[in-house]
Amino acid sequence: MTHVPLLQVTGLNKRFGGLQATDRVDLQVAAGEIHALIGPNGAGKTTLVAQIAGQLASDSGTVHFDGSDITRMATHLRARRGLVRSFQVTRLFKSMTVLEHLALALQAAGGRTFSAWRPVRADTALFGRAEGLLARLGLADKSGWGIEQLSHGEQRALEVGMALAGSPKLVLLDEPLAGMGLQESEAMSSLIDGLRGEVAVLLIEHDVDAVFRLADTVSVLVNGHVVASGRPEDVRRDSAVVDAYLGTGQEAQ
Ligand SMILES: Nc1ncnc2c1ncn2[C@@H]1O[C@H](COP(=O)(O)OP(=O)(O)OP(=O)(O)O)[C@@H](O)[C@H]1O
Repeated sequence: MTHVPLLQVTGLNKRFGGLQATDRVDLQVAAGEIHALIGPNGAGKTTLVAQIAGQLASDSGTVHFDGSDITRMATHLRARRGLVRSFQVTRLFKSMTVLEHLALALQAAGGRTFSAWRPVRADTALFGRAEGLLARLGLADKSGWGIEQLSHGEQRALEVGMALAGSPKLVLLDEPLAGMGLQESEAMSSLIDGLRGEVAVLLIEHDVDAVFRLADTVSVLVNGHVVASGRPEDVRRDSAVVDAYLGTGQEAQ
């Protein structure tokens, strides 16, 4: 991991009317690390991720990514630089197969437009890469399925795969384990684990046990402010975190 962080958030703020949703947030994500953002409901996690992704304009503060100030940069330009947020595949094309979704994401990442999609069906190199990605997601046997036939966990894996299509440097994942059974949750954890060292991951997650197993760094947001950030074992023992979020700390055991 490099000394200069891949993502550096400094003094970031967002106010909704009378509510300070994010409050002077400082956050650093190193290249290749798995960084978890945890905190109570309403702490400002989703707001912060939307600010980092560029979907929500910040009131003040800065976001630097890979050496550039991207604070005011449009979402699609951030994505082109390698900062992507995973989005829900259920909102995409119901008539397309799992493999076609990945091929489309790879094509889009390559800069070609949707209008060029039809000839792309015959692009064997593109589909070859899509198959490679599919195998990585553990979905090789679901290649020809429609996305509605996939389980919840498989859909979330496909979403991660689509986010990975452009070979990003940082992927933002919003509760990747939410609503999953044990098996699905383990499969997703292992998919994320496999990204370590290759792609940095900033994830919001409520499953504290999974977070403490998976993350290299844990940051804790309370009332819009980062109250602790560090190695899981240190954050688990941090008295401010225990008081504000983990309670007795038993939940994190
Ligand atoms: N568009 C908005 N307009 C007004 N208030 C908002 C808006 N978005 C979020 N908020 C408020 O900002 C605060 C932070 O919300 P946010 O969704 O970022 O928290 P969170 O940590 O992601 O919560 P959860 O874990 O419940 O998803 C909450 O009080 C929420 O009601």
